[in-house]
Parts: sequence; structure tokens; C-alpha cells
Amino acid sequence: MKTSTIVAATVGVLTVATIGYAIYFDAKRRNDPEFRRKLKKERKRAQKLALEEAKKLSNRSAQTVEEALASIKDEDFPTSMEEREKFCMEQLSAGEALFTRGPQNYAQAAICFYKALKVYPAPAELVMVYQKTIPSEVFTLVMGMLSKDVQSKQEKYYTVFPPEDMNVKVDEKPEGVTADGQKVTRRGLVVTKAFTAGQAIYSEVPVINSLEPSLEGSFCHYCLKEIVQESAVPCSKCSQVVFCSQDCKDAASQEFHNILCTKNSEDADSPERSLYEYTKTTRNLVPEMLAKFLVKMVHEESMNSGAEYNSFDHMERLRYLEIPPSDEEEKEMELLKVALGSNIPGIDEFITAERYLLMKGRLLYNLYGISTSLDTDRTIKYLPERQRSIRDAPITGSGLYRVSSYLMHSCEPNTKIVFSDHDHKLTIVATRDIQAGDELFVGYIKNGKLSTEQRRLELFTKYRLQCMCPLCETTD
Ligand SMILES: C[S@@+](CC[C@H](N)C(=O)[O-])C[C@H]1O[C@@H](n2cnc3c(N)ncnc32)[C@H](O)[C@@H]1O
Repeated sequence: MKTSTIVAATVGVLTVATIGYAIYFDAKRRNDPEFRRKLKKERKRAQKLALEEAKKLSNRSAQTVEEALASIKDEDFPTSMEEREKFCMEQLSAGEALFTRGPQNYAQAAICFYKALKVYPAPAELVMVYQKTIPSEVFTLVMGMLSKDVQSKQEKYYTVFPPEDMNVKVDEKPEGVTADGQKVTRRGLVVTKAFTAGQAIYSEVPVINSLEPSLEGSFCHYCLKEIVQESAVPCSKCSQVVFCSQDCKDAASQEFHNILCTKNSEDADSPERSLYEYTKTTRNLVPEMLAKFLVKMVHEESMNSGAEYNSFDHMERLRYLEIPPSDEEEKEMELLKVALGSNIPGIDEFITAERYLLMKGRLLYNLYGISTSLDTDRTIKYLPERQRSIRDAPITGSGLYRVSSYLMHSCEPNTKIVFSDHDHKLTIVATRDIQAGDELFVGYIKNGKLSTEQRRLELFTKYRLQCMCPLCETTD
């Protein structure tokens, strides 16, 4: 990986972490426009600086960085907020004491500053402080350690994801070459053990999902299960959403609803209601799903669960179709910023048009339609077909799934998707015997009675996909 790529990734991680910081550490800055402007300017400077510093890293420094990281590789970092704060202060003063004793202590000082960065909730800001206050040699070493960290996190991802108990791994396969001779690879899922027809291979719940708006009230706002009226648990702050159980209500509140709840605000244009009203009237779930995604990401950051990869890490690796900017996205972006603005300071800077289009592209390209226990003669207008769905039952919502996003399409798939608990939990079931090491395929579209030509057209229109499955390869 090129140094510039590593540094760009580092800065990306810093920006994301900053959002997490803002929500739980520093309430007084929330409404200060001057502070926001300053932050934006400083972040740009941090990016530039990181790039310059990485270029300066000489071979000798690179070795020092490796050694420094190796010396602390098994160290644990504190998890509670208080412990982190204390640890951070200790490292900062130790680092300062060390570098004032001279260049022979620079590497040790850099380790302290690096450790402080690892627990400090707003690393981008701390980097700016370092840049102004510590010797440039020490600063270069700290940035080098940070870049290495990000690089190894990137490289390790597919060795720890998907978790072993899901019985699949992501495999990279050649997919031809581009016109200028660049190798193209694609990723798919292969099984780590054999399965017989009818066996479940794995199950997963989505990172985020949304319910078809016209079903709000009769289906759970969190898990999309049909609500049994006796056990319905409505939101205590708004009369818009209902949950099928207290567990779903608690999970939703923690992950996103505490921020996205309309709180029964009277004003349809209020920050609380504007996104809700838009979703209900347009039935376009994208901004709501992205709002949930971002709030969940912040929630994960503030929980500091120790998980190595958060929802953002999972999403940023997914393939996408580029979406050209239009008025629709402008509107969606504005709604998102308004809905999250007062709760997530820094969101204005984070949601650039480029990042929004990327997130939307990733979301739409990887969504699956969810169909639960809805009976087919119920009169709802179905969601626009913007997601992979081969279900015969009507779609009750959409979900983004971490692992299943990697499944390739085949017109003769060896698995099928089942929502066996009638909620958002997706299970992949073998439809024939599968050997260990075989790749898994689902149908992105209903094959049924379609001709090869019709299938090709549908797959291309929806996914820009020229199907390479055996059925398509052997028929003209
Ligand atoms: C949602 S992604 C699936 C994961 C993807 N294979 C990856 O590399 O990350 C959809 C993309 O997978 C590839 N793909 C899936 N099924 C395919 C098929 N039957 N034939 C050719 N390409 C396919 C296409 O490149 C498509 O754009």
C-alpha cells in the first residue's frame, strides 16, 4: 500500500472517531459555529500535515516505528471513560518529560504520545496539538505509528471477518483485466465446511434496516416482525413507532431512535419531524437508513466495546454503483444534516456531497429486501424495487447485511435466503449439497420463467452486472 493511501485512511479514521468524541465528551461546543469552522480548517491542515510527515519518514525512522509498535503490541488500553482520561494524561506528561531529556528519548516519547492518541476521543484534534507542541522528529514517529496501525487494521480485516462460526470466508477471485491491462478482482463467499441441501449455513441480523413506512404501527420498527397487539410496546416519546417487545424498543432507543424520535413535535418542519415526514411521504428509505447508520456508528464509538471494526469499517469495503449528484441527493443530505445536526456536532463537515453519494451508492447496491410474515393479499404499495429480493412474499423493509453483501448472483443459485423467524434475521440455506471451499450464490432477481435475454437485461439495469453464471455463459 502506498504511504499516501495509508495516510489518507488514517485521516479518514481520525475524522470518524471525531464524530464519536463530539457526542459524548464536549456538549458545550455543540452550537458554536466558530468552533465548527475552526475544526473544519484544522482537519484539512491535519490531512495535509499527515501526508507531508509520512513522506519524511526515513528508513531509520520506519524501523524505529516498527520496533516501537512491536514493544507495545500486547498492551491493553483502558476502556472506561475515566480510566481513558487518566491514562491519556499520564502518557502525555510522560511523553513530554521524555522528549525534554533529549533526542535519545524521542522514540520512547513517541510511544507515549501514540498511546495517548489511541485513547483520546478526538485524535484529529490531538494531532494538531502535537504538531504545534512536540519536536518534529517525535511528531513524524507518532504519525508513522498511526499509519502503520491503520495499515495493519486494513490488512487484517478479512482474516477476522466474517467470524469463524458463520462457516464462510470472503474469497478474492480474478475477474478479468481492464482495457489498460489492470487486473480486476471480485470477492465472493466460500464455505469452510460441507453442507447438505436444506441445511442452514449462517444467519445474520442487519447493520441497519428500515420498515416500509406504510407498515409503521403494525410491524416492529426495529426487527420488522408483525406486532401482536397485546404485546405491542409503543415508543414512550412519540406516537409514530411501535415495537414488538421491550428488547426491541431498548435496542432501537440505544442505537438510533433516541436521536431520530420525532418526540411528537407539532411542527412538521422541525428537525425532529422533517426526516420522518419525508420518509413517510416519499417512501424513500435512503436518508433514514443513513441517519440510522450514522447514529449507530456514534453509539458504537461511545460504547467503546473493544470491537476492532465498527459499522463504518464494514460498510466502506462494500462495492457500489456510482450515483451522479442530483437535486434528490441535495435534499436528502440536507434532511440528514438537519435531523442529526444538534445531536452530532461535526456532522456538517462529515457529510460532504462526495461522502453522501458514496454511502448511498454502497447502501443501494447491497440492500436486501426483507419479507416477514406479511400476508400477500394485504393492500400495501410495495417499496420500489431497489434492493436484491427474490422473495415471493411482499417486502416489508430493507436491510444492509455485513456478510451477505458479498454473495454473488447466479441464475442457478446453490442457496436461498430465508427469514425464518419472520423478522430481520436473514438465514442462508443450502438448496443443494455444497462441498467445503465451494462458492455460495444467491439469486439477486427472480429467475422463474425469464429468458436469458430478460435476465441479462434485468441484471444489467439494476446492478450493471453482466452475469457470468454457468447458465448465462452457456446460453446465447
Ligand atoms: C453486491 S456486489 C457482490 C460482492 C462483490 N462480488 C464484491 O466483489 O464485493 C455485486 C457485484 O458482484 C459482481 N457479481 C455478482 N454476481 C455476479 C455474476 N453472476 N456475474 C458477474 N458478476 C457478478 C458484480 O461485479 C457486481 O457488481
